[in-house]
Order: sequence, then C-alpha cells, then structure tokens
Amino acid sequence: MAAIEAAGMAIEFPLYHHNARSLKQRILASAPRRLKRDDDNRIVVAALRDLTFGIGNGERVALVGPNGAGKTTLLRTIAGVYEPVAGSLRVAGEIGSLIDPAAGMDPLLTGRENVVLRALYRGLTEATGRALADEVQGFAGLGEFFDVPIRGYSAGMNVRLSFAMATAMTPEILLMDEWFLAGDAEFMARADQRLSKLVTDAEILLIATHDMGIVRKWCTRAIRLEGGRILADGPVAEVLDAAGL
Ligand SMILES: Nc1ncnc2c1ncn2[C@@H]1O[C@H](COP(=O)(O)OP(=O)(O)OP(=O)(O)O)[C@@H](O)[C@H]1O
Repeated sequence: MAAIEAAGMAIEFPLYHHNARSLKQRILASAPRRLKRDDDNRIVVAALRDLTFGIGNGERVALVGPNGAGKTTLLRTIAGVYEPVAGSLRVAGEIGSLIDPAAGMDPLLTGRENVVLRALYRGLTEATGRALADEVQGFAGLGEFFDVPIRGYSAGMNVRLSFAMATAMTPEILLMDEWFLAGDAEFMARADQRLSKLVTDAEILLIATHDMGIVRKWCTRAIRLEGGRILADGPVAEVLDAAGL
C-alpha cells in the first residue's frame, strides 16, 4: 500500500555564508519572514515550514499556490532529492518522477541505453528493458535520435524521451510537475491518453500545477501552499472555491 506521511517537516536552502555580513543585514531587513538565520549563522530560505499531512492509497492530490510557494520543493523532497532539516517524512511505495526531465539519465548514453538502464535499476531484466525501449521509441517519435547520446538532444527532445520513459513504467506513487504537460500540440494530443492511463493506474498522484482545469479534471484533493506553509488541505472544490481559484 502506497503512503506518504509528513510530520512537522521543514526544508531550508542556505543562501549566504557568514562573511557576507552587510548583504545579510539588508536581506533580513527587507524580507524577514521567508529568509532567516540558521544555527550556523547562515542565511537560509525556509522553503517548507512545519508541513504535516498524510496521503493514502487512491488519492489524487494537487499542490497549488503562487510562484515560490514550495510546490516543486515538496515534490523533490518526497522524491528523495532533499533531506528535511526538521520533522519527519515517510514514503512507502515505488516512486515515478516527472519533475526534472534529465534526472537519473546519463548524458553519454543513447535514449535507448538510458531506458534499458532505468529498467535494470528498477529490477527488471535486460530483455524486458529492451522491449520497453522499443515501446518508448515508438511513442517518443525521436526517429534516429533515439540511438544518439542524449547530450545531443534539444530541450523538447529531452521532454519527449523522459515523458515516454516515465509513462512506460507505472509507479505506485506518481510525482508530476506541470511543465510535463507543456509539450508541443501534436505530442500532447498523443500524450493525453497515455498520461490518463498512468494517472489512473498509479496508487497515489501528486501534481504541482497552476492550471485549475487540470486540478479539477484529475484531482480529488488539493493542498494550497504559500510561503512554504500549508494554508488549506481538503476536497478540490472546497479548497479552490475558498481561495477564489
Ligand atoms: N535549490 C534552491 N536553492 C535555493 N533556494 C531554492 C532552491 N529551490 C527552491 N528554492 C526556494 O524555495 C522556495 C520554494 O520554491 P519552489 O520552487 O518549491 O516553489 P514553487 O511553488 O514550485 O514555485 P513555482 O510555481 O514558481 O514553480 C522559493 O523561495 C525558492 O526561491
């Protein structure tokens, strides 16, 4: 059973070290709420503060809130990229991440080799990995570039490969940032069906987005963040209506 439990969780990013004293004074004077001094006297951004929530099997959760609210940071923390500085986080279930396009890929390997490598990493056999690579190739539409090292890909080609790859293996917990829904029109028309299946098959969906159409279409619950804190958490209609979204 997939589950995510956070209790009093906090994430901080150090910005300046002790020697930038006058700069520090200015920053703390102008933005006292989000920037603070940590125990080592560094200035840090309090990206997430005192988050407590639980997400269980079958939930489709939207993270909403203005720029800088902490949505992507929360997704990355659940994916294991950042370690909380306070509180606790427990994640049970295999994670599929549509957050950072090139994360976990080797730029020196081809598209095909990256797919096989990911499959092996997930504990699948090489034969299964090769079959998956054929499937990804068919969907990504990269032509001969599928067998070229991915450091030679354009940004859009990277999106196509990572989207096709991530949607080829259904995870228990699907973490998604909205830019994954911003491919070119032809690709998104094909992507929509594939994405719907993935969203339906995953046990937990967590998506960060500014698009309330997506939230209402796919999600059952919304968590509204602002300044790194949870302002509201509940059924989609309730949270969006209360915020006038
Ligand atoms: N690697 C980092 N180093 C320093 N600060 C960071 C880093 N990543 C995020 N932050 C800060 O943490 C806060 C939360 O950022 P985050 O990217 O999670 O916001 P968001 O809600 O996803 O915003 P957006 O809607 O603009 O994507 C911001 O103040 C941001 O400046």
